Amino acid sequence: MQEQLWNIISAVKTQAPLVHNITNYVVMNNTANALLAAGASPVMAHAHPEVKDMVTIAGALVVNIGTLNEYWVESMRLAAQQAQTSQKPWVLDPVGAGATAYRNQVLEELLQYKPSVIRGNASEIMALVKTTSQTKGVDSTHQSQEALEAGLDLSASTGAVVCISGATDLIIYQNQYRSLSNGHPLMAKVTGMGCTATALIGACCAVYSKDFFTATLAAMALMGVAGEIAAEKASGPGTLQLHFLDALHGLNKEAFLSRMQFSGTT
Ligand SMILES: Nc1ncnc2c1ncn2[C@@H]1O[C@H](COP(=O)(O)OP(=O)(O)O)[C@@H](O)[C@H]1O
Ligand SMILES: Cc1ncsc1CCOP(=O)(O)O
Ligand SMILES: [Mg+2]
Repeated sequence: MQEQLWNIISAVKTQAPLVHNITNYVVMNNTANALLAAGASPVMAHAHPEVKDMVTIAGALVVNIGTLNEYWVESMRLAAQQAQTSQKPWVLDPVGAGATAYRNQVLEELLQYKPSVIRGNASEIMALVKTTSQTKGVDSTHQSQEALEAGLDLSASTGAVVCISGATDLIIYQNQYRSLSNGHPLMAKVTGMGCTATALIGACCAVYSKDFFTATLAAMALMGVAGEIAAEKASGPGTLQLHFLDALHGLNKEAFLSRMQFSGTT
């Protein structure tokens, strides 16, 4: 299994898939740099006249609702619809789900286009399932284990792979799940780390579209191992961000296989 995950990470480097992102203003630059460092080719595009064409030529679509407005929501609808029609992998990041009624309403609509993968933190995944649940904003107030039941429900109701990130990452598909315990607490002190995880899931799904569960595991293992290596060199969030890009870029098979820690399936 670990070898298979490394093969997916390597395929991102050799194939350099085009990953189309409709993401938020906060993280566009981090996300594009992380995709490049991992070997993928990012493009950010949200203009209505071009989104469908961009989805058509991309290997995967990533939709992130971090900084919404009506124009962007329509971009997301057009892109998600095109991804569904053309059976292109697409990944949804429900940033801030449960914080406002508007976010919940937009998410309900986007879920109709059947994302391949949904990646959020524990509070967001819980809010997606129980829409009356109020969240604080974009950061989680729950541990990923607390959202496991919601994640299982969400995967069953949407047919998507669900990833709940946090100190432990849970990757769920229907009634099976695996946990990854790599990473470092400093990662939560850099904005856009979750968004980066979602974008890397897009890159892995683009090169491994036959199995989104395994592709998501690969992306989250890459995040965790790179985050851990970066944290060993960093003196705080600022340098973590720099070292994280370098770790994504320089990661080799030996370091990946020796550090990766995953467990569990039911
Ligand atoms: N306490 C932690 N220990 C280890 N890794 C963490 C921790 N918190 C977050 N991460 C990692 O940081 C990345 C972003 O996750 P998270 O902070 O849950 O997303 P978000 O930014 O969307 O809230 C994931 O790869 C996750 O594994
Ligand atoms: C702070 C903030 N506000 C709207 S989007 C955003 C970025 C959230 O990024 P992440 O969920 O990856 O930390
Ligand atoms: Mg997030």
